Amino acid sequence: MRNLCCLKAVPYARFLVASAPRAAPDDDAAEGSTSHVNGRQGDGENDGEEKTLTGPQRGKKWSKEERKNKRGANKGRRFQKVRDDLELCWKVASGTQCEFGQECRNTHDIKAYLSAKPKDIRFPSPASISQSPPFVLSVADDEEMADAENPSVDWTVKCPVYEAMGECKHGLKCRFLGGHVRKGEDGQLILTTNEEKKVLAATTEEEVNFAGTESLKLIRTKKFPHPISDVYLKELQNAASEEAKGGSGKHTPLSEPPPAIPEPEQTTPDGPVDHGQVPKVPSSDNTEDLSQIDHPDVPTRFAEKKRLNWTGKTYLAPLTTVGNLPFRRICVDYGADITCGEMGLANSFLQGSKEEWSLVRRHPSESIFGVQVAGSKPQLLVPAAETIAKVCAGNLDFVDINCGCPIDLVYKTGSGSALLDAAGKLGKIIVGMNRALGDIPVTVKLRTGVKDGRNNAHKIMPRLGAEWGAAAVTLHGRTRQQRYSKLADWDYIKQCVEAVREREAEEDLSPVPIFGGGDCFSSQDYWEKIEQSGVDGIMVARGALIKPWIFTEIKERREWDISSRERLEHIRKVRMPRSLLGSYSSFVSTI
Ligand SMILES: Cc1cc2nc3c(=O)[nH]c(=O)nc-3n(C[C@H](O)[C@H](O)[C@H](O)COP(=O)(O)O)c2cc1C
Repeated sequence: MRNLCCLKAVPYARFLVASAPRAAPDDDAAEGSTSHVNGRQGDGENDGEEKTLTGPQRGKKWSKEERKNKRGANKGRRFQKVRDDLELCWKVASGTQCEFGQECRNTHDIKAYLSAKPKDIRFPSPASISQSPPFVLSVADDEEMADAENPSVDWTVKCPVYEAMGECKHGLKCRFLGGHVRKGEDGQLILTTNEEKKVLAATTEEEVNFAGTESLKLIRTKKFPHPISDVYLKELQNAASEEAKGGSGKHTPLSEPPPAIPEPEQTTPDGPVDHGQVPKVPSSDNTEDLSQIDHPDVPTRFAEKKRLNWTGKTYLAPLTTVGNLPFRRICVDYGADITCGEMGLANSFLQGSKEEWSLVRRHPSESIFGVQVAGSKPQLLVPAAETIAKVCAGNLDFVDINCGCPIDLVYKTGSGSALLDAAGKLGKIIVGMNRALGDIPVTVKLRTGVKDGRNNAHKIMPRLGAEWGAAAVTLHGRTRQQRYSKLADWDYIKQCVEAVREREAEEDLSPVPIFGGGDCFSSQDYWEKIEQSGVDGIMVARGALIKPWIFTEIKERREWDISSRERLEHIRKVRMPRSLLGSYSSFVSTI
């Protein structure tokens, strides 16, 4: 709102957007509607049913045909495919020979392509931006870039991909072409590479937890080994049939050592594997050393699990679509200690969905990082957890079970907040995931209940750690029905914390960290709510979306009236991750 009055009579008023009253943001829609979840098939259990969508489309029933057309990742985003007027052959664009020669359906005429190509996109350097109105580039700067022979090339631009990787795969098609091309003696344009940067890019480890193509192939063909889950599910099956026969039907409780895993009779793409050997999962991701790990398929005893020490830590809540890796990096830079990936569906992990597996990626700056999974039953969640543990070996601090997602598409399959009404099943899921994850702890995120006036979190929460071995609990203080319509109920959160602590005291158990959540928008909110409810910390969601620097405010117990210059400086500091560079440049090339 600063200095708005002085904008009235200035010539650049055409750049101002009319301030028509805006509708209040719909957080329910945000949590579900643009999510990649919407385009998917939930748990794959209700495929024959009509699906109801959330958000702006809430209430609309899609026909089977419409659903089929809408299938895929993140349908909320709209990208237009823009084609060049004259299509240049990709091989020629990257400076190599095209084997189709004259037969190629795209042009090989570089000169014609470049003269039809739109101008390079220019990001003005901070130095060329004026401090006073109208803040625009001087004409002289524009003239500097003019090149009569190659009017589309701006020799002053820098290509972000080239700057990071030492080469740009878009070659002559890049809209920052001036950043990686030079003129040869004959006036022809020659693509350049920077060998030093290429070597640096290849050797610098950035993000981790990449599911390689070979692993995805094994997962998709159901050949990825999850022996711990197989044994556990068999155990559950036996218990169920005993129960049907009138027996006790109990499976191994948490305190007893889990049964040994029989020697596997697994196959890999290369054929059967020797008895007693863990099938080797191909390299190219973190599963490379699977066979080197000391007895990786022997379930870890509960006492051997890593304990989570979250005291005094700040937590950025999982946020579908918006809590992506770049956003989490910004929050970490502002002081978020614990981060959690966007919710992924167990079923989609098991189907080897590329989109789902992208959700497990972690940046080294994320010091405590977890993956969140939603699913309806042990048969999906336990093997999904075992697969995640293997793919992310050594790079995961916890796996969180989503027991709070309110959207129909998830709830109707029995996942998300539906698990709040299925405590027995939830217990089996937690015990199984605990086994399947080795020493990685399991955490649970829940809402207060499904229906208003029928809160049941205070009954479930004391069982999570004591009976099933959950290592931490986060509680969003609203019911599924309530969504974001009323304020979170922090008095009830307090009641739940007391119920957990009471049971821990009775049974002489170590306390598990409990984080609350709901309506924390400032440092004052944070510390007051902790004081009021007795939680160990608060997971911040919308507060961080509004101002990611809330984590600095919380830690320094102050309000920060941050300037736009400080914000931009900060974002500039957080360099773009390698995984995004490709999509970034292809996005820009369509502008
Ligand atoms: C856009 C958006 C996406 C969300 N995605 C997830 C999610 O993937 N998993 C989850 O457990 N909760 C999700 N939530 C819920 C938040 O993590 C949090 O529990 C809730 O917003 C309450 O906190 P707040 O009042 O600080 O926003 C989402 C919320 C929003 C607004």
